[in-house]
Amino acid sequence: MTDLTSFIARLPKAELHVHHVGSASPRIVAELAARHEGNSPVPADPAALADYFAFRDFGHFIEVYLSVVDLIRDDEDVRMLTYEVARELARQQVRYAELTVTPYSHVRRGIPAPAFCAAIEDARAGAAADFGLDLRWCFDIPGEAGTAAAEETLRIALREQPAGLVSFGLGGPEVGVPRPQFKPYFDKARAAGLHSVPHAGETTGPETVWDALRELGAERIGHGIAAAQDPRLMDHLAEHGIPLEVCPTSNVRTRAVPSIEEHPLARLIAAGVTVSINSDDPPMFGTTLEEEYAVAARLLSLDAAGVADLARAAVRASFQPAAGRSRLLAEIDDYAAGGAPAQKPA
Ligand SMILES: O=c1[nH]cnc2c1ncn2[C@@H]1O[C@H](CO)[C@@H](O)[C@H]1O
Repeated sequence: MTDLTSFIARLPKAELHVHHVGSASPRIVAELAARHEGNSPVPADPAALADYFAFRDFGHFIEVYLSVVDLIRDDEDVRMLTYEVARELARQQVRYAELTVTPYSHVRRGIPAPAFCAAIEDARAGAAADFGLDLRWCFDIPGEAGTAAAEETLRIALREQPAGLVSFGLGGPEVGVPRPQFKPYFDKARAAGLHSVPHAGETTGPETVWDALRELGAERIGHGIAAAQDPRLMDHLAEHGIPLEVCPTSNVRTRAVPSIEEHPLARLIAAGVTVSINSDDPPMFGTTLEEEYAVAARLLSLDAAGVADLARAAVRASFQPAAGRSRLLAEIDDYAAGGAPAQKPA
């Protein structure tokens, strides 16, 4: 293990862009597939699953993603998945995470919203008690399901109000899913105190990022890498301190970027854009948050101090309450100065 790999492994972190179902490990997917014997195309064998998670294009990725969503049939599946995702985050020394969950996709598959929210909140309590992980929720609209999904996602957010809910997002394909149609829902979510964090500029151009800013009041942008094509947009993001949640390997595996060497991360940083490094759907992309930090370190030619700055940037871009944020920044400072962190149980 290189020094930097070891440094990254023990570095306290925050994870801001990671999807609930997208974080189901091969072991969890196999357990879910076995639990519900049935005609799922999702292989239970981990080796076959690795082949199954090879995507022709973004549309194929969404198709595969939804086939894994189909495996989640009841609130016990939700509870187990969420708790195991928390365990894996804690193993990587993540102290704070905003996990993107998609209530609409589960409610329409027959899990009642109150049961879904109770299950994720149970797992959140377990994550805090067992792993020292402060787990929060982003409720995201699956964009391919349009304004009906937006309506239902907002209704669940406002009616159930799970304690960990901090933000409101928009995922799924961008092509053919214009952002402005979701303005009424984001307006209401923001009026209720939720932060706006839509995906934009992942598989379409800078104009989608502009729409997310102007129409959806985005405080952070999921991916947003298309901003690198528009210097005026990068200046705007830098000037207003609007962070991009960048997921380097995701962009390559979904074919949003041809190769990691062509990833625009360095251009975004050079333009002064604030960036957090994230894993998105780690098992589906054959990566981990630790690995994403290593990829960013390579692309940006960072040393340990530079990597620690990446971790600080994620904490500062987070919606973590001030006390926890100060503690985590102090823990990163202490670690970067040479004091190893207390290793959390995993
Ligand atoms: O990288 C991503 N971009 C967009 N959507 C994603 C990504 N990863 C996971 N999802 C999820 O795909 C589902 C589509 O119904 C949404 O729930 C979205 O959260």
